[in-house]
Amino acid sequence: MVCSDAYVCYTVCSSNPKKKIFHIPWIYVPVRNALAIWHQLTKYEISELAKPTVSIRERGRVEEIIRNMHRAGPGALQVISDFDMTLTRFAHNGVRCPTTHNILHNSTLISEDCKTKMANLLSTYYPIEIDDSMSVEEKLPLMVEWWTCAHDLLVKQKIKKDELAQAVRESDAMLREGYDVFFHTLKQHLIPLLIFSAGVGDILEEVIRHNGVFHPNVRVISNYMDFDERGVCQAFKGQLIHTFNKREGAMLNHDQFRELQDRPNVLLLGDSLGDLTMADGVTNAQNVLRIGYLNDKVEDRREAYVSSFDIVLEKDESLDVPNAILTYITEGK
Ligand SMILES: Nc1ccn([C@@H]2O[C@H](COP(=O)(O)O)[C@@H](O)[C@H]2O)c(=O)n1
Repeated sequence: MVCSDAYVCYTVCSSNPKKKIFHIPWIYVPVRNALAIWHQLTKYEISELAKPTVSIRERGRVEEIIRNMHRAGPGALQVISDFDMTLTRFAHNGVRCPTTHNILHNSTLISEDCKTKMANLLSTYYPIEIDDSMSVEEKLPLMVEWWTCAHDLLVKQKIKKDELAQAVRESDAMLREGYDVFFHTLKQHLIPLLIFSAGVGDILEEVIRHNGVFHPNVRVISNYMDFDERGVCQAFKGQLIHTFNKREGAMLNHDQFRELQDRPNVLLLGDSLGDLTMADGVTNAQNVLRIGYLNDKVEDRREAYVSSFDIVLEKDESLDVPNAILTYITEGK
């Protein structure tokens, strides 16, 4: 008997009905249809993935992950995202947008002398952070040096907790275009969002609060200031998180991940190769889709990003691609 299901034709073996004998593919119309729908998901169904700014190393693999996520539905999904330059914009109208650290540098909360020192640190260490010719091992001690010096300088400024909201309001910090849809979709479908940031947690929280998207499904792992009884910053709490020790941070914060263990599908968003390990705290992960924003030194770093992230977004200041994937996963089609 010749049968055909959605994509293949086969003959059921008369001696053993469980055995199927598949036919030479190109002969059959259903198979031609199968070839026609090859990469349909990433080219047509989620048309944002066909934009010229999107690079995908293995379309077949990405499609399989997204289809698995769609099949399992929003109840099996969690989102883990970096913050600076991932949920916030890298640039707007050709001008760089501030990171959470930069919001403090630029504010009236710190002295001119401190601003100069912080700016010197930035111009020394940021090129190292994004240098594709250096290994992570070479960068590690230098990143610790940068963050430690910056935090020491900030602590000396006696920053008050109740002045942070104003510093954020007066800053040029901007969440990426489409942030409202992103946060709303996650809230609506009760999908947990874990923001994993090497920035300043207190500032990060103010940014999302200021934009009205600090919903109950949002959790943050970051560097938090330690305030004394008068509300003055006297230190930074806990283990330092910098760009390249997020795996360690994920392991240390296993409590944050514990409540997420029953969600084996992870949509991960980052802008640094250091962000690739942010989901390592999810022990039973089944499908992890890693989306990387390639913001700076695009030509030099393209190859490394495309071979490390599943989807790479070049010079894209929006959340359109993650939003389109989320819509596809959460639609009960
Ligand atoms: N003094 C500093 C230290 C770090 N940065 C930048 O912040 C970014 C870290 O935050 P993520 O949310 O991306 O983890 C990092 O990429 C540094 O470039 C800074 O601006 N000032």
